[in-house]
Amino acid sequence: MATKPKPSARSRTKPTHAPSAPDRLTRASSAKAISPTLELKSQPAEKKASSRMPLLNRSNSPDKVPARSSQKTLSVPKASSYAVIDSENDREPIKAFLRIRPQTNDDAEEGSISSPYLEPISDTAVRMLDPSSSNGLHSRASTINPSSVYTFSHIFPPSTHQPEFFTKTTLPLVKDVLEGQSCLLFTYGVTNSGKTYTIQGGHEEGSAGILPRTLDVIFNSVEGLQGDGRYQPVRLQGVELAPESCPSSPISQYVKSSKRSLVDLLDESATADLSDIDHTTLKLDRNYEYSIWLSYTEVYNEKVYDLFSSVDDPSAADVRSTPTTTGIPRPTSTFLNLPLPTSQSKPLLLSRKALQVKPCPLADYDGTSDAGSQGKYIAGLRQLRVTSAAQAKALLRLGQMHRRVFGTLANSQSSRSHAIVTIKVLKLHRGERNNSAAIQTSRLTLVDLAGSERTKHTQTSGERLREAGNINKSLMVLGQCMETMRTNQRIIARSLEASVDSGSRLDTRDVKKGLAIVPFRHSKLTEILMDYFVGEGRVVMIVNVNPYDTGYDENSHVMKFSALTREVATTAPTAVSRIVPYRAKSGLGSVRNSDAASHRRKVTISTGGPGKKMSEAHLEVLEEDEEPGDEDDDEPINPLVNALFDEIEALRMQLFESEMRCAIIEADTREEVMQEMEERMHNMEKMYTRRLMKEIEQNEAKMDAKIDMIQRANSQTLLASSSVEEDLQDITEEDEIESTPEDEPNDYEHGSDSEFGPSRSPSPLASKGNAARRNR
Ligand SMILES: Nc1ncnc2c1ncn2[C@@H]1O[C@H](COP(=O)(O)OP(=O)(O)OP(=O)(O)O)[C@@H](O)[C@H]1O
Repeated sequence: MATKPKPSARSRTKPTHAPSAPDRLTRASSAKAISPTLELKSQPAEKKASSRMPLLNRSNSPDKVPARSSQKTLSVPKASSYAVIDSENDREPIKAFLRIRPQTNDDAEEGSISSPYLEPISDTAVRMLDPSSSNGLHSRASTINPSSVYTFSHIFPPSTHQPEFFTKTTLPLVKDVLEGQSCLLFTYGVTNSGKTYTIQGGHEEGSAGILPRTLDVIFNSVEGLQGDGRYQPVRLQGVELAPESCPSSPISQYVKSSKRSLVDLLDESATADLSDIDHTTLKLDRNYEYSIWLSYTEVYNEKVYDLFSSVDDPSAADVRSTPTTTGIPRPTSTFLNLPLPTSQSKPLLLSRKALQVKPCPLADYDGTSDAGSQGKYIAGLRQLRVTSAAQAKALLRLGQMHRRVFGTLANSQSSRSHAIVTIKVLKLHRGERNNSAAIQTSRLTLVDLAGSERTKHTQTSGERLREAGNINKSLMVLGQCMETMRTNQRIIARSLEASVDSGSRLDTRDVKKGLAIVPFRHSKLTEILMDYFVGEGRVVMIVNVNPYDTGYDENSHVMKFSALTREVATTAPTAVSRIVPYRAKSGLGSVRNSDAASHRRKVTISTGGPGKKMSEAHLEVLEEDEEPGDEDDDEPINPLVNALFDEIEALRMQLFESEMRCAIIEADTREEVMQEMEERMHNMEKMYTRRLMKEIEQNEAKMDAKIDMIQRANSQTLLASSSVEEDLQDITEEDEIESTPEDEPNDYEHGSDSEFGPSRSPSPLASKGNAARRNR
């Protein structure tokens, strides 16, 4: 096998006037030399310059892509009409798009909050309002601001459809990758926020995600321009001659065995609509031929696995010649062909081995790169050539099945691993078919990050806790890398400013000495993606948020992370050269185990659902760690940084435990206080009741005494009045004798008759009074 190292794809993004290697043309310049007429179409030099621009232009101009581009249609595309993308004016180093998830029926069942806590203010700004603050429940301990405004390159409301979303976020990257520039797109968000829906799509018609659409557009565009697969990609940037026996398609025919196999089981639950096709076509330089290669990786528990590793022998017949019943090629793999176990006691044993991440050899670069070791590749990762979108989609579906078989997608809607799909484009000028050095390699990597697990909300323990820790670790490291790159950029900016102010010459070596080390090495995810951040590719981050989710704090962290990301320029100089040489054997902060270990666990795959037949398969999964690294091949690692990372992780766990303890103590204290208060209230109630009773008794006694007094007074009065009456009686009798009652009318009697009636007896006093008046 003839192997010839080729210059790096970075060469295509180097300015063509770069004097560094006059004796060897960069690919871009060689292409220009051969075909001057292509100059306008392949201008990597200008592109590079623009890709370095800071966040000057956050254009939210209306989408210039014709409406036809991504509309759901099954009609045959017109080769003459192409999508037009205005990407040159819109080149933020890292674009961050926010996609707000609509509320689904499942949310209502799961008891999500009723009103969203995200309120778009404009196309680029959104206000986040803590739902608990509005009803006075905002926790004292929470560090989150109850209301914050975040800005994004663009905000997609819940009503956004998949075609529109693809056109605005991903289509420019597809164009770039076909023109020779590498791009990265990743989705970030908490569990259930819509990351997988965004990348892969849903089950409804027209809901295909950005990955299948990307494949459609690539194959629509390279139609009639595909190469013969003479060269194959190796490592990150390398190219070598493909072995003679390599067929045009590596996908084997699916041979149906009489026994029910894993693929049968998994196929039942696969509902992806492969007829959902995007017909967008990009205009390409027809002097070039293109070959498309696919790899599919999973990062799980800080181990890297190849999801295509067990794909059948590529020398088998071309799948296209054996259409399946559905008309869709159904590739399979050694694992998936295995017959299903008949009982739970005899699980099917499957094993896979983790792959090493290694620094790219300098030979893969063109020699002009100042840090050839910047990029890392996954040693042993299979890169398969695909010749049609249907073939690619079927292969990816196979990879998905492997994820389920190995338990990282088993029985749960939640993906607990980071899934990385890399589409590699090898572009070769037709006039240079035999010159491997003229091949341009570009990559488009789409990453479906695992949801940032919420250990607080889910009762996570054991294996799940380890997974959650690793997921959070890699996301934390990603955030740390961004933070460090931003800090470094500020240091550089300050140094530049100072040198301009003082008029002195800036010594870049001094500046570099002051830069912090970007901790890419501290998680597998960042190691794999690092070359996008230190290189010149475009990076797009999609932030997915479910505004009805109960985890306001987690979503708030996601928003903060995105704000941080947008400030990072991807061409930041790194402090890689400052890393102290260190071998991972000593154990302190060692990232790699010195001996390969293996982990066994049980996985149950169940399929079915409403109206479907339930099926279950019991598997035992053996995961072997990667081989101990070839030390000479390894990059030095700084033990201090590693130790600090371990410390951060330990502190994070401590913090979590402390928070849990605090919550328990708070609950206990509240309970105690409540009981004490209750007791006090009870005592007070008793005391007041006693007092009340006493007062009532006293009052009653007083009343009795008063009544007695009154009665006594009354009886005395009665006695007195009876004696008076008797006296009066005597007097009256005497008066009556003296007076003549016929000629002197009695006033009292008159009054009585008129006012009080005749029943009352005449008062003796009144008579006495009359007598007195008469006397006067
Ligand atoms: N834009 C959308 N429109 C309609 N449904 C959506 C949308 N986004 C997400 N969903 C639905 O919400 C649910 C959760 O989405 P998804 O599985 O993509 O979340 P995720 O962030 O990938 O979760 P995890 O990290 O756990 O894998 C799914 O049922 C999906 O169909």
